[in-house]
Parts: sequence; structure tokens; C-alpha cells
Amino acid sequence: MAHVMSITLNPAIDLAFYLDQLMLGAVNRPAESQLEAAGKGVNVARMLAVLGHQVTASGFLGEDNDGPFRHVFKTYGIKDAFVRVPGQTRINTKLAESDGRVTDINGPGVSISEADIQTLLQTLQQHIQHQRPEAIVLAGSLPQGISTDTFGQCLQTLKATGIPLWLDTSGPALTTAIAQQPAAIKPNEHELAEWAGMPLSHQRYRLEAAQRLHQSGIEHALLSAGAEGVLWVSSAGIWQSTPPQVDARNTVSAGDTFMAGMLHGLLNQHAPDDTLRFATALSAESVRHLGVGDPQASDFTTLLNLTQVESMDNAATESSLS
Ligand SMILES: Nc1ncnc2c1ncn2[C@@H]1O[C@H](COP(=O)(O)OP(=O)(O)O)[C@@H](O)[C@H]1O
Ligand SMILES: O=P(O)(O)OC[C@H]1O[C@](O)(COP(=O)(O)O)[C@@H](O)[C@@H]1O
Repeated sequence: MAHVMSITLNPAIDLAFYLDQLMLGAVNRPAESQLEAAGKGVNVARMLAVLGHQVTASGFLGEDNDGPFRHVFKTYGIKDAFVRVPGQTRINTKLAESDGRVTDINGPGVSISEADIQTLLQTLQQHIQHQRPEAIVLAGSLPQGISTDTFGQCLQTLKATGIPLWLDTSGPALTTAIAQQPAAIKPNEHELAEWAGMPLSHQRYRLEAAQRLHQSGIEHALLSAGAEGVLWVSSAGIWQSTPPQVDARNTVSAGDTFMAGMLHGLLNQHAPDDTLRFATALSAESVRHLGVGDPQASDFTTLLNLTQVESMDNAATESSLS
């Protein structure tokens, strides 16, 4: 199994409520609530650790409320290389309703200073030199105090290590990330629509956008679209997957589970269709509950068998001719 470094610049403690139906402006009494250390890179780290990889997690954590993170790192055997900064890590609220709708309220996060950024870069360099990870994942939004320019410089530093860099972010940070030509990127269709300059509601537009991403110099362009599945454009061809129908209770962290599943398959040199099938089935498994996917779920083999994967190479050729 591989060593992976996972970076979360703006982690969160996720507070999830399960409601029949959200009533705005009224007292809501959820049937269930849960509090968990999260943030995109933390979720990816946890999923990779579950899949047997050695993971070092880094980024910034508020020193006043890092208990839930320390608990997760200990439980999953993740090496804690987070830089502590004054204040509290944000709490993100997830309101999951019985029809599968989820409302996210994601806070801005702690304020990061120039000195904090330098400390983080030194910490990362030490860990990278010492452990030589086979991949670096950087996932999630930017905290206050990190501009897209600074983010771009951090990405350049990471890319200069020569270690494949996997990115998942949104908004202006996504545009900056794409410009740095990482090894892989995984936006969802709403996030990529901003960069593409058009809604990606149809498969044809998604295919064009994913191809453009790959042609811009990104080896693995991964475009996810919730229950409609994933498009993957790489030099190994174009693949599409459709997840099985599941009872979607909480879609939070589905994207993180998917990204970890893809990295797992590629690090283990699994065939492209097996890699995509596994990651898609694992992310479908994850939406049935809070948190990342469970490859030990009793029906996981059934989910794998029900996940459709097909080569799109012909469709892409037809699309470029029309
Ligand atoms: N309702 C759903 N049913 C089955 N699988 C889902 C569902 N929502 C998400 N997934 C799986 O999780 C993957 C990532 O979800 P998506 O919503 O696209 O990403 P993100 O969580 O980053 O917004 C999808 O490609 C799909 O495989
Ligand atoms: O950094 P952002 O973009 O605010 O996202 C943070 C949120 O993303 C999550 O990691 C979930 O991400 P995905 O649903 O995309 O997998 C939550 O745990 C967290 O609250």
C-alpha cells in the first residue's frame, strides 16, 4: 500500500441533522444529529486509511477545538501533521431531509497569516522529504487570508516535488488549480460550470468540458455529477460510470470518497474500468449514511455489480466530428 499526503487548508467539523423536512423560520426537531471531524482532505485521508494506505494529513487546524480531529487521526491511524493556528476550526452544518435533499452551510474558517503559510510549507517539505509520498491530495476551499495568488504559489511548490498532485476545490481556487496542471482534478458539474462558462446539465457539454480539462494538461480529468455518475478523461481513454440506485440519506463526502477510491485504484495499478467501478460504487455506498464509504458493507459486491462502466471513446470521436 502507498504513502499519501492529504492537505486540507480549511477543514471543518461537520454538524449533520436528519430532518423529515426542513422548516425555515420554525423550530426543527431532527430525529438524529452527529458531529464529526471533516473537510475534503480529511475525508479523503480517512477513506484512504480505511483502504489500507499510510496517510499523513496536514493543513491548518484551530487550536481551540481540535479534539474531534485528534480522535479521527487516532482511530484511523492517520499521521497528524496539521499546523495549529489561533482560534476555532469552523463548524459546517449539513441539513439532510428524508427526500435526499441536503442543505450545506459552510463557514468561512479561521484566518491564516503569512507566517502560518510559511510554517505549513516548511512542515509539508519536511514530511515530503522524509516520507516521499506517492501522491499528494489537496482538497477543499481556501480559508480567510489565503488569496488565489498565494494558493497558486503553494501549488507550484508542491508540483515542483514531482509527486502527482490531486486537487479538488471550487470557485476561483478551482480556476487557479486548473492553471497549475495538476495530475488529477475532480470538480462536480456545478463547480466546473463556472470554469467552463456554461451550465453542464447535459452529458455532451460535460464530455466537452472534461476533454478540455484533460487537453489543458491534466492527466486525470474527473467530472462527477451526483447520481448521474462520473466522466473520466485521461490518456487511457474516456470512461463513464453510473452508480447504482441507493437510498441517499447524506450525500456529504461522496466526492471525497470517490476521489480516494480513484487514487486507490490508480496507486494499485488496477485496470481503468475496475478503478472507476470501485470508486463509483464506494461513493454510492457513502451516500447511504454520514461519512465516507464502507468497502466492508455487506452488500458492497452487489453495489459493484450494479455500477455501470462504459468506454466513451467512440462517443467522443462522434462528438468531435459533429
Ligand atoms: N444520490 C446518489 N446516488 C448514488 N450515488 C451518488 C449519489 N450522489 C453522489 N453519488 C456518488 O458520489 C459521487 C460524487 O458525488 P458528487 O455529488 O458528484 O460530488 P461532490 O460530493 O464532490 O459534490 C458521484 O459521482 C456518485 O458516484
Ligand atoms: O471546503 P469546502 O468547499 O467548504 O467544503 C467543506 C465540506 O466538504 C466536505 O468535505 C464534503 O465534501 P464532498 O461532499 O464534496 O465530498 C464536508 O465534510 C465539509 O463540510
